[in-house]
Amino acid sequence: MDFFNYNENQLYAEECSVTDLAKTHGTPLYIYSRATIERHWHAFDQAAGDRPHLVCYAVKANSNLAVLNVMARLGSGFDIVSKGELARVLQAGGDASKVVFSGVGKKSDEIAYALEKNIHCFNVESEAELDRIQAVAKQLGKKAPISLRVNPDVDAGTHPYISTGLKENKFGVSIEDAYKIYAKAAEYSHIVVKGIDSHIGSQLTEIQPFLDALDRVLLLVDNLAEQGIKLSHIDVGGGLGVCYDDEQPPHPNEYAKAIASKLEGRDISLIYEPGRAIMANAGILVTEVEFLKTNQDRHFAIVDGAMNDLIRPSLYQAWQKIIPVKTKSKVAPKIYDIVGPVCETGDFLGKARELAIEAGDLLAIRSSGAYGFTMSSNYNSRPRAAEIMVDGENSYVIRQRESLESLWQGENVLP
Ligand SMILES: Cc1ncc(COP(=O)(O)O)c(C=O)c1O
Ligand SMILES: N[C@@H](CCCC[NH3+])C(=O)O
Repeated sequence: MDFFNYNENQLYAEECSVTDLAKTHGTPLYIYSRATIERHWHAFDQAAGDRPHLVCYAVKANSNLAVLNVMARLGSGFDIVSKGELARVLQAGGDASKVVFSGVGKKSDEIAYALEKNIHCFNVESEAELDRIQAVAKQLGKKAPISLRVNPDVDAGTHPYISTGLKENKFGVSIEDAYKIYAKAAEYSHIVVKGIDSHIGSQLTEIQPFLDALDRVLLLVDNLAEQGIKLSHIDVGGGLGVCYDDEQPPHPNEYAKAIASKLEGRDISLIYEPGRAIMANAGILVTEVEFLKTNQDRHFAIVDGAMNDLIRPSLYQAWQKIIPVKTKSKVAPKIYDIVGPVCETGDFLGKARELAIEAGDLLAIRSSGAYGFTMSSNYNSRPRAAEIMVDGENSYVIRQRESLESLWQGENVLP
């Protein structure tokens, strides 16, 4: 089910006309759907059944305060990777006691901040990090709840830049090393061993790698229990893929059920860290065609959105569907490269797309709710796009388009 649909030949986001939103707020423009975010979140939450669990939404996918607030109102937990993300969660009304803190490079001040806010758990990614958490916790007179992120060495079958669970990736510790690190953690005065965590990559479209990883993790859980280290939760990470093109990833419900069924008979709670599966298809990026241009035999649609707004196509050769906001029957379709104004050959949003368009038309880049705005930048001194949330027939500006002045805020010229 999509949150945007054509009515006659016009695209609507929930009950809001995309053309009207673009006219009012300008382009490029991110539009998200509250109902879709909620529906996707509930799919994870409900599939876990009666087992105690937390859906810890991965904030990096989309960290707009309104997005976080929608989830906070549902009772969501959050997976964060920086002090900044924790600050955002708290600012949006999120509950610190439902926050897990991932990431390979936590600084001491970030650990201290998270301890002061009493987060649920640190997902520890190395022995050196465990030592640092112990030291900071001791200094603050606090006990730090931890789980160890293990790297189960399974091939997630995804793009190499977003695969994280292989031996050669920087994330987590190997299962072999985990035993010794758990033993050390159990001895530490200011560490409380809570759980285990693994996250093998992003945009996975098959269930099997998740289940293979879980098998390896469960073996470790059982062996640790024999050594007297009993874990109270398993964090299965995020990574469930979405349909960008013709992929057929499992539905969150099916995925979560498959995970939950592996844990049957075990007295252990469950944490999910979905990002993309909740947000990607809850958002679109709307952009206007500035010019149509033909070089030799190649047609270009030069649009006002660019790699600084949505970097996924440039960075991962990611394919996202591009559709006209108003369909036109009287314009001859052509094959276009959809490119932005940024001075890079790699600045494209899509290549070789058949579209019936004219200058001034609006295009929607689908599946842009995750890793869209959060990965945007001011490259080429381009103010970042505005963000809108639609809720039925209502729409709200949840982030204003950046002003020109904001481009140099905090910069100083020499005296
Ligand atoms: C530790 C961790 N958890 C959760 C996520 C969210 O992943 P996804 O957006 O693929 O669900 C990521 C990103 O890949 C991650 O690194
Ligand atoms: N940013 C990536 C996903 C990385 C996930 C973060 N660990 C994407 O857009 O697909």
